[in-house]
Amino acid sequence: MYIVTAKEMYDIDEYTINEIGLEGKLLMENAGRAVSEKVIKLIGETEPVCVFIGAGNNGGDGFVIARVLLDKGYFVQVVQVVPDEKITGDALFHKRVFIQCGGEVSYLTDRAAICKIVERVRFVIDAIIGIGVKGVLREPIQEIVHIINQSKACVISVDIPSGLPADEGVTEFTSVQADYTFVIAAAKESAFLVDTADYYGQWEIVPIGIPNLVLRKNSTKSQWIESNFRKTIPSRTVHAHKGSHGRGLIIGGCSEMPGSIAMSTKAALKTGAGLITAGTTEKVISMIAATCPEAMYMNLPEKDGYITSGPALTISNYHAIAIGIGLGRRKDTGDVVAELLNHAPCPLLIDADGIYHLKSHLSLLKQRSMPTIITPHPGEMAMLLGISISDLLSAPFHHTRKLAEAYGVFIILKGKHTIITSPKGRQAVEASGNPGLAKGGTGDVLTGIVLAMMMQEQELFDALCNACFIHGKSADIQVEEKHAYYDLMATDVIDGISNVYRTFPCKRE
Ligand SMILES: NC(=O)C1=CN([C@@H]2O[C@H](COP(=O)(O)OP(=O)(O)OC[C@H]3O[C@@H](n4cnc5c(N)ncnc54)[C@H](OP(=O)(O)O)[C@@H]3O)[C@@H](O)[C@H]2O)[C@@H](O)CC1
Ligand SMILES: Nc1ncnc2c1ncn2[C@@H]1O[C@H](COP(=O)(O)OP(=O)(O)O)[C@@H](O)[C@H]1O
Ligand SMILES: [K+]
Repeated sequence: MYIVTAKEMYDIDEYTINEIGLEGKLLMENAGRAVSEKVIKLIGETEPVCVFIGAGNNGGDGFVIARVLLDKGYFVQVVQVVPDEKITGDALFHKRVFIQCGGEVSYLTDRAAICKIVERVRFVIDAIIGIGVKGVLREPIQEIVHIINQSKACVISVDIPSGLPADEGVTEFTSVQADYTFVIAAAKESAFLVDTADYYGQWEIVPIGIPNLVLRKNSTKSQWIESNFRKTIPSRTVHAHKGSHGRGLIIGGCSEMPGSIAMSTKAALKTGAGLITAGTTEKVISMIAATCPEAMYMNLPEKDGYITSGPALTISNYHAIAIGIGLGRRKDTGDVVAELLNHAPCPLLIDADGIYHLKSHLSLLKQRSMPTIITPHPGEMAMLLGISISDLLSAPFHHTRKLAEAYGVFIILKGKHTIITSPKGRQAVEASGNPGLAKGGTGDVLTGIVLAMMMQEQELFDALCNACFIHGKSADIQVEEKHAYYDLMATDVIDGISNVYRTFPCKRE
């Protein structure tokens, strides 16, 4: 489940053709066949279909699809939206094969004629432009795309909705609004961005015979899915004891936000941490101790209800530490964050107000010898970078990688498509979860889950991805089984963690 830019996809094609030896015509045949199979499943037996075809290789895929459907007995109308001389190379080869098989091609750009065709079919296949789009669509293609978008037909795009950029960072475009997209070989970045993802409709990747090793070699990003979780989640041995699964410290909470640290603590224990200590103010301890009797508590010095630094804070005895949840934004509270950045002798997770304080201490990240992990939502990430949220969200892969590499930090950028980035620039998208999570407290729960995962025996990057998987899947299963988006609470996400482990058991369980 690789994620690529247009350039990476072209490199993959080129390598497959020139080094592996699979010809472009063959890849096009495979692509068209793979998409046709999906289309046939979707549209049923005898529905008439209109295939819109443009000049490049995306149009070439369209000719293959038209031939396969014609061969299966479908009534297929092919509308070529560019003049004949624009069809060249492999696309021309497949156009000729289509015609040899009895297919007919109409070159049409006239609005009335196209409207008439689109009104008569229930399914439109969009093979006008793929990843080769440059800039905003030119006429007459722009107008044709408007007609397709206004029609009642179900629109199935090939590889990518025509007009939509494959890469992040492009903000001006006109695009087909697809109902379904069958993405060729690897997901494109735009499938995961707030402003472009919805144009795909429902989408899935279709393999076209490109060897896995070529995809792996040319891509630094992938999706983190169920099979990754199952492969990497460590089992607990029969001889396990509480010390085998991590001693964690969570520092946070203040008079106004006592619940946050309670939720992180509970989530960490529920996820499988061996021992968790909640470091917070005396008042907060008295408020939350009864709600989480399994935890231990560290009474930290305070000023006006907020944690301040002092000798009570002992940090030498932990496998991982989290700070920031419900911490507040006072300057002297920020000193505690700086102290941990300087002295925490173990992996350090910084969330929420901890990220706010981190902004003044970014340079400390570079001198840490143990890993640091931050879990910002887009507002916190944009604040750290000093850019607007919309700029961040138009190119989240780029911005998170830049920060991760510059400061040697792991980043979990939260959202519907959570992006996990390592300091070496490896990136994964974890896409579970639902709008029920759009509620205060769910981030605190994630922090607890991440801390617990960090202390289990797995690669740190995998641990972070698995934590996001547990969090999102817990919400998904809760919504499937007994909750709705509206009533899901952060505490329900904690309760749902056991469903995730029971639904996706690790190998030995
Ligand atoms: N072996 C392979 O490579 C394989 C590739 N595969 C398939 O190829 C696709 C990529 O093909 P590609 O590179 O030919 O580009 P493609 O997306 O068809 O678009 C180029 C055309 O769009 C036009 N155009 C661009 N911008 C425009 C605008 N703003 N407004 C209007 N027109 C615009 C541009 O016109 P021009 O600017 O040249 O006049 C040109 O004609 C890929 O998505 C996948 O489906 C599969 O078959 C598997 C094997
Ligand atoms: N619409 C959504 N779909 C999937 N996940 C979501 C959605 N909205 C929020 N989330 C998840 O919920 C969590 C919210 O975290 P955050 O914004 O820090 O909340 P808080 O600080 O209020 O606890 C993140 O893990 C985010 O990925
Ligand atoms: K397309």
